Amino acid sequence: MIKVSIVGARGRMGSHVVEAVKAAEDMELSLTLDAGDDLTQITAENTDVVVEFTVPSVTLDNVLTLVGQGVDVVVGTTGWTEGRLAQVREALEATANELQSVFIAPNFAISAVLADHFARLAAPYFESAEVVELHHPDKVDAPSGTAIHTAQGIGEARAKAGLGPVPDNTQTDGGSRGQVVDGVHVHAVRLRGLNAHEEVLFGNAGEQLTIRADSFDRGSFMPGVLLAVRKVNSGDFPGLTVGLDHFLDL
Ligand SMILES: NC(=O)c1ccc[n+]([C@@H]2O[C@H](COP(=O)([O-])OP(=O)(O)OC[C@H]3O[C@@H](n4cnc5c(N)ncnc54)[C@H](O)[C@@H]3O)[C@@H](O)[C@H]2O)c1
Ligand SMILES: O=C(O)C1=N[C@H](C(=O)O)CCC1
Repeated sequence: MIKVSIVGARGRMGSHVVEAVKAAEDMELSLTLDAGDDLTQITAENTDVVVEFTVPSVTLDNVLTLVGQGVDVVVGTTGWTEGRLAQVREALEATANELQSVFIAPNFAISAVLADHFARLAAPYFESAEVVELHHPDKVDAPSGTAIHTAQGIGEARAKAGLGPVPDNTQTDGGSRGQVVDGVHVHAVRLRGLNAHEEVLFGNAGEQLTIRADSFDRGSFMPGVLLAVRKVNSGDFPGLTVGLDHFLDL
């Protein structure tokens, strides 16, 4: 049995993870912690893998504490930058256990992971590319971690293909053109009734490709979370891994 503790257990995602772990035949729920709780209660004796779904402002500190506690960590919280990822890598390198791992996924839903993958494949073939993400209005960060990851993938694929900047003759902009991530404009919509959605728009003269992923329910993230717990617990992914695509045969 894989002993799983959850940090952020009272949140929208954390509470779903609690139920998913309880229902998984190969896992047992250990500690369920939230804001104000002492994370050093989590040890290698009571926990194999921690699942962390909190808020962007605290996730780095939580992960560093948990790495120090000697446990593997699966992180769904957003807010990761290259600088923050580097701190996690350093912390892992400093541990005695070479197999210890941290896994971070911008999105655990298979639809979103595939949309991201397909967007990278499509990117070299289109002059224009923009990302639109649409979420529930309780979300605290914009744009979504998924949209940033998708835009970074498109930017990388465009650069590899030798494409120049996307065409854009905007002369005045009060903010309507969105945030530019690696040369790709990213737009965020917040609307009651929505959960988590993303549209990637590609354009050439006379044609358009739209790739869209919709998570209508938080249950859609749970198979990916459980897969990640099993993969990090296997010891096959030491160090830091970012993105569920690493666990899929794409
Ligand atoms: N990777 C994915 O597939 C995926 C899917 C959905 C949401 N998310 C991300 O997960 C994060 C959480 O989303 P949510 O909708 O569950 O948010 P939420 O606000 O419902 O839950 C966050 C929880 O973290 C707790 N918390 C705050 N500070 C804490 C601390 N220092 N230690 C422990 N717990 C603390 C809060 O009390 C709350 O219970 C967000 O960053 C969101 O973007 C990722
Ligand atoms: O509901 C959220 O918050 C979500 N956050 C992640 C993101 O920012 O990409 C994943 C989708 C849901």
